[in-house]
Amino acid sequence: PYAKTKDILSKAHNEGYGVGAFNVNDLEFIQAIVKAAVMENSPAIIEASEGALKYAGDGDVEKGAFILADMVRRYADAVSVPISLHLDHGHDLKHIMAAIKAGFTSVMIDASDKPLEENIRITRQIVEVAHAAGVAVEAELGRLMGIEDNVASAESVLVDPDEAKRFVTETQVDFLAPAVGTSHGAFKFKGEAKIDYERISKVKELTQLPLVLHGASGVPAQWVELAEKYGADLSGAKGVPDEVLQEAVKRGINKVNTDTDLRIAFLAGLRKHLAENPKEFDPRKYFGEAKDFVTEVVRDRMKMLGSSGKA
Ligand SMILES: O=C(COP(=O)(O)O)N(O)CCCCO
Ligand code: NA
Ligand SMILES: [Zn+2]
Repeated sequence: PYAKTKDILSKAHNEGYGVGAFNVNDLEFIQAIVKAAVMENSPAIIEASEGALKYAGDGDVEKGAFILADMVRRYADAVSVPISLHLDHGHDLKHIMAAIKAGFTSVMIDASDKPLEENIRITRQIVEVAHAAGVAVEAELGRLMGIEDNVASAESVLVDPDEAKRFVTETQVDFLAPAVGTSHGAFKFKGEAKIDYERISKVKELTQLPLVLHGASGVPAQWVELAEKYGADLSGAKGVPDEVLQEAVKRGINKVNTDTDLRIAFLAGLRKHLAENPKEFDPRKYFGEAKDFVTEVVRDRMKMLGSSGKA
């Protein structure tokens, strides 16, 4: 059934496992994620960024929010596993309000590029409105490397655990995304893939909240190789290894944001189908194989994070 992100994450927090938060822009990805959750008997968080709302609504964010929320709710209510819908990287109050009106059960306010005082002020404002509507709030502290949507932060600023304690006390957010060394996209690390485990443990201890890991895609070699076999150029792609994610979950990460892995799997499936079926022009066939690959990569992630069987 359509569920509250807060209920999904409270259970994961109490029982110590990770739940994938999978990004969508369209119908195929929603179908693939729901199918994977059913096959794994796993909860799932579906998330849409402001860009996804614009894409689904053909430029109209509120229309996109309602289209995506209606699709997710209908697919979720047709199955027995809990599925929620979350606004990822909300920056603009208007967009956050659109998500709340459309029935998203959680929203992220990302003011991590602002000084602490301002991040607190903005986040507190969103929490007030969201909580009044029964919607949970995620915020980010510290800064990921690379581009976060259109906010380019050259270097990563790791979260300060003491600041995190103050932040959650003063804002009353429901989930916190501490920056601990990851970054968005397919090219996460120049050298060794490492994140600051100690920092995760300290933030968990001080905040006692479900924690969120952004930039958590693994960029699995098998999918990169398959996409490259059929013409993609993903040289240098590197993600967070499974064992690193599993240690992060052990230390208190419960929501694991995954976008890039689904994009690469879809790309591999699409390229493979088109290369092998030159006569095919039915989109349900070539998008069909692409979305089956997304189902597979989501199932792998649910198994790896420990949410399989936890619905
Ligand atoms: O933290 C993440 C997931 O990041 P990724 O899947 O690139 O590791 N997201 O918030 C998804 C949207 C960011 C652009 O990909
Ligand atoms: Na998010
Ligand atoms: Zn993110």
